Amino acid sequence: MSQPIVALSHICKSFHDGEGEHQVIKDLSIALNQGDTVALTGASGSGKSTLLNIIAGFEHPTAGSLKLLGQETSDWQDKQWSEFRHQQLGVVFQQFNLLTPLNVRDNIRFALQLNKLNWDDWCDHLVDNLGLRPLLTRDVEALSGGQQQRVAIARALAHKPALLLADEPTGNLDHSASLEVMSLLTSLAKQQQTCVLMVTHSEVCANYMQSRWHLESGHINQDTQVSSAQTAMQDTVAATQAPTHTSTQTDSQVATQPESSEAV
Ligand SMILES: Nc1ncnc2c1ncn2[C@@H]1O[C@H](COP(=O)(O)OP(=O)(O)OP(=O)(O)O)[C@@H](O)[C@H]1O
Repeated sequence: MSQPIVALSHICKSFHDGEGEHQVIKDLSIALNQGDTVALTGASGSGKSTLLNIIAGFEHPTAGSLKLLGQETSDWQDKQWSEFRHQQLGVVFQQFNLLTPLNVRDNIRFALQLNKLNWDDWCDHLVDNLGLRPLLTRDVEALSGGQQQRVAIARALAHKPALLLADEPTGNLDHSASLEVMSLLTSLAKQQQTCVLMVTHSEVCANYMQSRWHLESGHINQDTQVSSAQTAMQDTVAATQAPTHTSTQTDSQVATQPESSEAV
């Protein structure tokens, strides 16, 4: 079996505030492997964003070991963190965080240029599946929230990262747009076996992931039950064919949405 994409071992994280030391993450040992999709849930303030920030290197643990793709990160300098983020990491934020005033195409190109990559068949596949073809020359600030989030997904996946971190990616979207974004995100990540760790407050969105990490009092409770939505998604993905580097496939393959009446 290949090495984990993320391996946390006895990770602790404390912050100092006016009242003293506040331990947010307590002795956390957990791993993410290629193709894993995990919903990270927990009450407000339980440390979900802190955990994502530790994995992305924006925060450093107070104790413990973080390995990314088998490499111990404790002695990484800015250069190694930058290389990891550019080459192996995609991030989707609640606020989209697109580059203005660039257009859709240039936002997607941005992630490629950081890695000296050219636009390839996978980028065409992303654009077509995400319904972005007619929007490529539009300024991103002129798009709707759902459209902007689809651009953010394309940008996050364009360089085929090993790991996608998503922090409440549907938090600014209405119910219908949320379901569409979740369906597309999980389908496209699956096609490249991208590992996904997604913070969400939504039960519906959490059910798109294979498993759940619930953060409470600094510890994680794991629920690895595969949801019915995810099973439906796997069936959908199995029926699609992602392009290889040599493929010229550009047809639209928008994944179907699982039925749900629950608010997102
Ligand atoms: N840089 C920081 N300095 C001090 N305290 C911090 C810092 N970052 C986070 N915290 C504290 O750590 C705790 C966890 O914060 P975090 O943002 O990770 O929670 P969260 O689960 O993502 O919350 P939410 O769901 O509301 O976004 C909070 O009590 C927060 O105030």
